[in-house]
Amino acid sequence: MIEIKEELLESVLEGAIHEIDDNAAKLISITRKIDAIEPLHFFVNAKQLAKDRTFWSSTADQFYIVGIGKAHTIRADSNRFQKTEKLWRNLLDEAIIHNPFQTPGTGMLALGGMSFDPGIRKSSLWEKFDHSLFAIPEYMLTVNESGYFLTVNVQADAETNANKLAGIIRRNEEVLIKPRPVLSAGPSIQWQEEVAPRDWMDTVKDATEAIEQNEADKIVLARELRVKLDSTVDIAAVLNNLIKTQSNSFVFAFEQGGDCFVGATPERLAKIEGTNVLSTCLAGTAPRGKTVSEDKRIGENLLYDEKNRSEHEFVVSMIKQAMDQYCTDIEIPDKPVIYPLKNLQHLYTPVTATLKDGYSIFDIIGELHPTPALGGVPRDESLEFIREHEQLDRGWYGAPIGWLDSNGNGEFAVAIRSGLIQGDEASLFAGCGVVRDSDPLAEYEETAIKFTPMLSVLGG
Ligand SMILES: C=C(O[C@@H]1C=C(C(=O)O)C=C[C@H]1O)C(=O)O
Ligand SMILES: [Mg+2]
Repeated sequence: MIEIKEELLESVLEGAIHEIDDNAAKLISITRKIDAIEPLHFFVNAKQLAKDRTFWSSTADQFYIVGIGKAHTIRADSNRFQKTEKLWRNLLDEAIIHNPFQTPGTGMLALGGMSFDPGIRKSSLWEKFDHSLFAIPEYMLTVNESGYFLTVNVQADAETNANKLAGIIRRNEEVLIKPRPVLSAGPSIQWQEEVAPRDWMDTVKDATEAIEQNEADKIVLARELRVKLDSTVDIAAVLNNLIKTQSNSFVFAFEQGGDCFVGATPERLAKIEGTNVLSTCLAGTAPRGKTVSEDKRIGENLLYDEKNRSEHEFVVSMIKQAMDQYCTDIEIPDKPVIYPLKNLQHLYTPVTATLKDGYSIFDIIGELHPTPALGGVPRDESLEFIREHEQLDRGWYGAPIGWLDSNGNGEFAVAIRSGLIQGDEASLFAGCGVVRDSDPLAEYEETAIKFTPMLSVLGG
């Protein structure tokens, strides 16, 4: 990795191109500070460049990344965590990176995600989403507490004309950073249909029986809701509504050849900043109350409810164990607290730790996914049950999505409260942890509330 310090786009590009001493094209990454711009305006403007867009935000931290186009993609099927990491490291070794700022999330980044289960054949629904797909965007906006950063990533070789390339970049950047105060209101729903709800409840019953027979301790089962909208969904409007309504969440969108996977998940899988590691145990669910006192009562009951506590405890003990290999100073409180969201509340236990030398975020997420919040306990048996009985292709639902930078910082969330949008249609997904005393109807109702964050921003 070669770092260069000149200021002007032209001269930085020229310097970078000058570094290229063989015939191969290289990825040049240049980051500059820019004036404040609404991340969603940047996202909307990118439509004019007709490229796939990626949106990531941590609403609790006021942190945003918007990626436009793909300067490079990293794909992997089998062995995807190791393979992706290796390809990313090779790319970093070759790239010429100019980033004077070094704050997490700036400079050359990979943004992307994975499917829940690479062991199953993709259905046509998810055909555009690889089992693992990360992109280094052509243009990227980062917003964090130290400001607004614009990164351009571009392929060049020794023959590239720096001034000409700088001209093209500047023209595109002008399009992207124009303020655009009008965002559309969003779609409305023409019809919606739950996919086989009775069969799904039967499967929950089957899962409880499998648990009764000691075939597993916990199995997470998901279902699908099909939605038809009155028009092609404006992803920016959906994101705008998610940001406004879903605090304490990661609001995300991954466009892929016209389809878009979008959602607002409260579940962090892992965050790494320097050697600080954060993870989250999130499992156990109740609705919000209509009044403050009802809400408090429901929360108290959730905290002491045996069934929900057991769902939660499976996640805590697995994460504790999984982190041990890669981290020291693992700290996990011995009791969960309530994590309130707009439509429901969860049991929540935060995890902090220190990353051991020589390990990366890929090691952590590779070990954690799927946690018993989305898979089950034991992992292999529960995944086998899901493969055999669940009537849907989860695709990227329930899987790691996020970003990482060239300094080893990054953050991944578990893609729940989400849906795949295809023109004027959408598939929404929701699941729940089935344990020994799960009641199929109660689990059905729990998943119904989990659809509401996405349903409401689609106009439902
Ligand atoms: C599987 C989902 O959520 C997970 C299941 C939960 C539960 O069963 O209590 C709670 C939070 C998540 O870990 C989902 O939202 O689709
Ligand atoms: Mg549950």
